[in-house]
Amino acid sequence: MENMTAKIFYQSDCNLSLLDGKTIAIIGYGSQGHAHALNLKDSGCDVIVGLYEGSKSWAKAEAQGFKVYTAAEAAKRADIIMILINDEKQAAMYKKDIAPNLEAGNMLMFAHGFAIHFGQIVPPADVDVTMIAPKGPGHTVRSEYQAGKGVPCLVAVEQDATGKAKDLALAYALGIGGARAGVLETTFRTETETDLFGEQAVLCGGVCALMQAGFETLCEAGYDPRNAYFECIHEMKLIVDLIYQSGFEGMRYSISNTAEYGDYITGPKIVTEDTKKAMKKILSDIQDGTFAKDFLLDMSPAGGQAHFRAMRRKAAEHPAEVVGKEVRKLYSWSNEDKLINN
Ligand SMILES: NC(=O)C1=CN([C@@H]2O[C@H](COP(=O)(O)OP(=O)(O)OC[C@H]3O[C@@H](n4cnc5c(N)ncnc54)[C@H](O)[C@@H]3O)[C@@H](O)[C@H]2O)C=CC1
Ligand SMILES: CC(=O)[C@](C)(O)C(=O)O
Ligand SMILES: [Mg+2]
Ligand SMILES: [Mg+2]
Repeated sequence: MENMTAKIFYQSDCNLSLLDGKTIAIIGYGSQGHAHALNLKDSGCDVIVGLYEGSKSWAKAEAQGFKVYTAAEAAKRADIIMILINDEKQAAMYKKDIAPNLEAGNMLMFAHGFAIHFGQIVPPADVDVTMIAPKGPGHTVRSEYQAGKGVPCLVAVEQDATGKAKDLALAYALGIGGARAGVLETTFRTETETDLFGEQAVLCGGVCALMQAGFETLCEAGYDPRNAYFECIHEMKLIVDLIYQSGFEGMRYSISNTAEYGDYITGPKIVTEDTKKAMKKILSDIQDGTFAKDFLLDMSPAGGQAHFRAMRRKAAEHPAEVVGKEVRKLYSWSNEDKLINN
């Protein structure tokens, strides 16, 4: 087992006042960007936002109370620069906007290790380079903070030029609410590999494919697609919420004995030794850089996102999406299905 002695930090381990007098530039105002910026502001920090001219987020960030500058100008004004733009765009933006404006003793931060670990960005030796990586979607980083809770984070220090990098990063984690849940110490390499593995094999790729296959199986057998949607997609959250609260045992406490019996005998027939073998291959493609190379090529100007866009289009056309839209519209609380516009 990897370093099980790694430390986990909580609120009392973090000192928010280390951020006093420091300007934090949040570059990008998407899922993570808006959440970090708003949470830090609500925690009393001095936050500015960096975007590109013409960005749709510019007016929104201003309306939410921030001074907005170009990424270059924001970097110049800041002591701490958190890069929250898309991983595949970070290298070019860093080179053009950040590198020329970095000063010795600044801290460059990330919420995911991709650009540093895969050598897309190589910062100068005289700046701190740290990561606070929330283990959850940005919109949830915001909503949990507002609820007085937080999303657990990973903390990593790639470069400690000032001797204070880790403490500053932990102060940042407290500011966004992460320390309310726990901030686990790790490295850029481990965060990158485990995050990519989790989202591909389990959280996004694995779970969505499982739900869609279940939905298809019921529809193909002639059952009402709305029933298939309720059963295999809607109810997933309700079951996972119980796991989130009290583990698999807690979830099994709430389900019937019938369901629990079926769970034990059927789970291993669906997720088999072959599935584990596929997971190991996915992990090794992440570790040896194969995934990163393929992703960066498709997302590059030469690749034109051809594969990415085609996959996105096809996924949006899945019958489960069509039925889901209809069904969600009719929920009495349907105004909550607006995340996509936020
Ligand atoms: N989405 C999530 O919940 C999570 C994301 N992360 C990491 O956070 C980082 C940001 O990802 P998301 O929040 O998903 O991105 P996003 O796609 O939601 O938002 C990107 C933002 O960057 C801006 N942007 C793009 N190019 C820019 C440029 N050249 N200059 C200035 N601004 C630019 C966009 O206008 C947008 O506001 C990535 O490193 C990602 O891996 C980490 C944990 C979870
Ligand atoms: C939300 C999150 O943690 C992910 C899945 O790793 C991501 O969006 O990159
Ligand atoms: Mg993640
Ligand atoms: Mg991720």
